[in-house]
Amino acid sequence: MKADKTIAKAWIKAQGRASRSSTSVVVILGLLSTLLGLLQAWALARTLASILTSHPGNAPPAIGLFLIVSVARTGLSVIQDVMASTSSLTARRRLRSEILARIIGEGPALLRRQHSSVIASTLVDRVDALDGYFARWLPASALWLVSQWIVVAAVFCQNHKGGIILAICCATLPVFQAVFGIATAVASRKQFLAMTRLQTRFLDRVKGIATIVLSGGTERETQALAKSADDLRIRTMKVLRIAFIASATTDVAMVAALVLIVITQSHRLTSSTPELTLTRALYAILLVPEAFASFRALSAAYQDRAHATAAAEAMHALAPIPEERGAVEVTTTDATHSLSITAENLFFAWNQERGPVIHDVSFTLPAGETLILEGPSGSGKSTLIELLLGFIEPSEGSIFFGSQNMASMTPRQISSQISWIGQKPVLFAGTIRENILFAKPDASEAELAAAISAAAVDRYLPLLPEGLETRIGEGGFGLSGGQAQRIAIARAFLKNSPILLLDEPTSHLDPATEAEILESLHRLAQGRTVILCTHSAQAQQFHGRHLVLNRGRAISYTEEAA
Ligand SMILES: Nc1ncnc2c1ncn2[C@@H]1O[C@H](COP(=O)(O)OP(=O)(O)OP(=O)(O)O)[C@@H](O)[C@H]1O
Repeated sequence: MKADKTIAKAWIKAQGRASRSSTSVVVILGLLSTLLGLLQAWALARTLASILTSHPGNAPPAIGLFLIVSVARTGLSVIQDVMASTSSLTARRRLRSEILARIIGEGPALLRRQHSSVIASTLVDRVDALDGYFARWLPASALWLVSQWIVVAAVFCQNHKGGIILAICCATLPVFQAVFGIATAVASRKQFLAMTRLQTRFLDRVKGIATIVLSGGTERETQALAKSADDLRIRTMKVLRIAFIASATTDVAMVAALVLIVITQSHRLTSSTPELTLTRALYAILLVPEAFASFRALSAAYQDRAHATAAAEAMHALAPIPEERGAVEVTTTDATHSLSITAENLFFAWNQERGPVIHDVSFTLPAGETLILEGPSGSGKSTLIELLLGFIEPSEGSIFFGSQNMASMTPRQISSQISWIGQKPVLFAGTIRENILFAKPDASEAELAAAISAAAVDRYLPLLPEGLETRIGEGGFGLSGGQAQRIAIARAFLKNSPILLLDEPTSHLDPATEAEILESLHRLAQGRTVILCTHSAQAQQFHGRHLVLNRGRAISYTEEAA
């Protein structure tokens, strides 16, 4: 757990380093703004002193300088904001694709460990929560110390007493921040947990709305949802309360500095004081807010840092942040060539206490041949398929694609060799064309047409309102199980990988549709190395070797077609 936190923190720091160049620009702009602030305060002090000492003739040049600097500072601040937002947007885009790649690398096994709403909220909310970290925290943390002490030094040069008071008040601030910072981190972690709980509950109940209504549980579920929402409200208020108190401590230090400087300078704040002396006293007073401005920005962004740490931990828990993997170069295989598959003494346990669900399983499947995986429900067929997909790793034993040990291949290299068709294909919200092209977005029209024809998608396309451009998936046109499975087959034709894994691809279909789908699958299997996991008698028309599993053990292995 502690190691996970360390990895998450190191990862967050690495994200900061990756954004260093864009953050540096924002920091330089911030420093320029502080220097302009010094000039602005001097021009204002000069204007006031010349009026108070009855030398109004000196005021116009100072007023002119003040106006010019104010306009320049406003412009600089706008550019700084735009640069900070752009830097945050770029960093979040980079992060989202990195996390997406890790989630995809984890594969369907992830959905068994994590609720889909947790995955969605990690990709959307958690990454969005990093906006403040990139846009505010990174520049503020680099800027505050330098900026604050430039102001203190400037005051000290003009007014020693004022400079010393300001230095003492500024030096006490980090102590307050440390105390409130820890409290903020804890509170915002709890707030995130409450938000995830609410999202998970809400998504679950929306999915099961029919069951809730029919079982008369509407009132109970409404109350439970309200309770989760209330929990989130309480935790959010707590975060805000701590942030409010933290910012109040900055105000207290600032007011203390202001009062002490005014008291020590009071004898100079009269019309009989020489103009330059009065300017220096006013300068020290006017720069007090400026000295605290950078710290205020840091304090406001402290919550963003706490959010970022909580988000990094959640992302690590979802899909572990990889520690540098000694990537082994794999000779890319020509997709048109088949690959043999060899499993050597595989063991795998989902849960150590329940023991292995794959127990010393070995087989050799020559290139271009078919292995039919059989066994009663729960015997380990799907688990073996997941091992072959690289979604989980064997605790003992090895898998070879050709002569290549899978353990030395990256997830991308493994997935490039395999097409997988499961029981229910996933259709994304989009057109049929987009759904098929998902397997190969850069496919030509001719390749797409060939895949559609080979998978017999064209048999039902004329029946759809807009043919290939019909929108399907959530909020779109519904497809039958057989029609959806044809889209999965078309994707596999398009991907054209040497290995084909089929996990009960016809289990939800009626006998007539099953026969049609099997015919398409037969075409797809030609020239590929196929592992078919099935209960169905019809699937026996696939000829090949048979491996029968029972409670994770291979109880029979026949080399010839049954
Ligand atoms: N994510 C998981 N966590 C814990 N145990 C699991 C998980 N997935 C599967 N199992 C267990 O592993 C064993 C093998 O399951 P698996 O799904 O591989 O069997 P199967 O032969 O494919 O079954 P079916 O034909 O019903 O799909 C079962 O005892 C199951 O309870």
